[in-house]
Amino acid sequence: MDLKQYVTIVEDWPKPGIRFKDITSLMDNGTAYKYATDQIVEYAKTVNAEIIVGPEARGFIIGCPVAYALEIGFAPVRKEGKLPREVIRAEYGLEYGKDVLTMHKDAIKPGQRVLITDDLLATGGTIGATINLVEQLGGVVVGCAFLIELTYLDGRKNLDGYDVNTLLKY
Ligand SMILES: O=P(O)(O)OC[C@H]1O[C@H](OP(=O)(O)OP(=O)(O)O)[C@H](O)[C@@H]1O
Ligand SMILES: Nc1ncnc2[nH]cnc12
Repeated sequence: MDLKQYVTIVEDWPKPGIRFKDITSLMDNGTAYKYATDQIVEYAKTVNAEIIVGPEARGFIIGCPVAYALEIGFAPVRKEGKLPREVIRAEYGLEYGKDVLTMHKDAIKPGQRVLITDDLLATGGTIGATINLVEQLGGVVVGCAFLIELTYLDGRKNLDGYDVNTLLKY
C-alpha cells in the first residue's frame, strides 16, 4: 500500500518555509491507518517491546493502537503542566520552537523494554527528550518507530546508537 498518497503536504505551516506533513488525511482512511499501525506492530514484535511510550499529541495517535494490538501498556509523555502527579522533565528543541516534556515518575519500571512511537522524526529533539525521560526512569529504549522521517533534517544523528524504524521518508 502506498501510504504517501494519504499524507497531505501543507506549505508554509505553521511558519513560512515549513512543509507540514499532515497525517490526519491518513488517519481518516481506516485501511491506511490500520496498514500503518500493523507495520509498526510487526516492528514492535521484533524488538520485544514491553511498553509503548509516545509524546503528545501525535505520538498518542501512533502509539496507542500499537499498544492495544499487542496488549501492552502505553505511557504518555506530555508537555509541562499536563500530568497530575509527580513528574520528571526534559527540555528539547523543535523544527519550529522550544518546549519541555514530562513523564510520571512511576510510568516505567527499571529494565522495562520500551518502544517509543511518534508520527514524525524531524530534528529528533522530541524523541531525544523522550529517550532522556525513559532512561531517567531506568527504562531500556529498544526502538523508536515513526510513520514519517524528514531525512533532510538529520534527526537520526540525534538518535545515534538507537534502533530507528520509519515507514515513509521525505
Ligand atoms: O523531531 P522534532 O524536530 O522534535 O519534531 C517532531 C515532533 O514535532 C511534532 O510535534 P509537536 O511538538 O508539533 O506537537 P503535536 O504532536 O502536539 O502537534 C511531531 O508530532 C513530533 O512529535
Ligand atoms: N514538517 C513537519 N510536518 C509535520 N510535523 C512536524 N513536526 C516537526 N516538523 C514537522
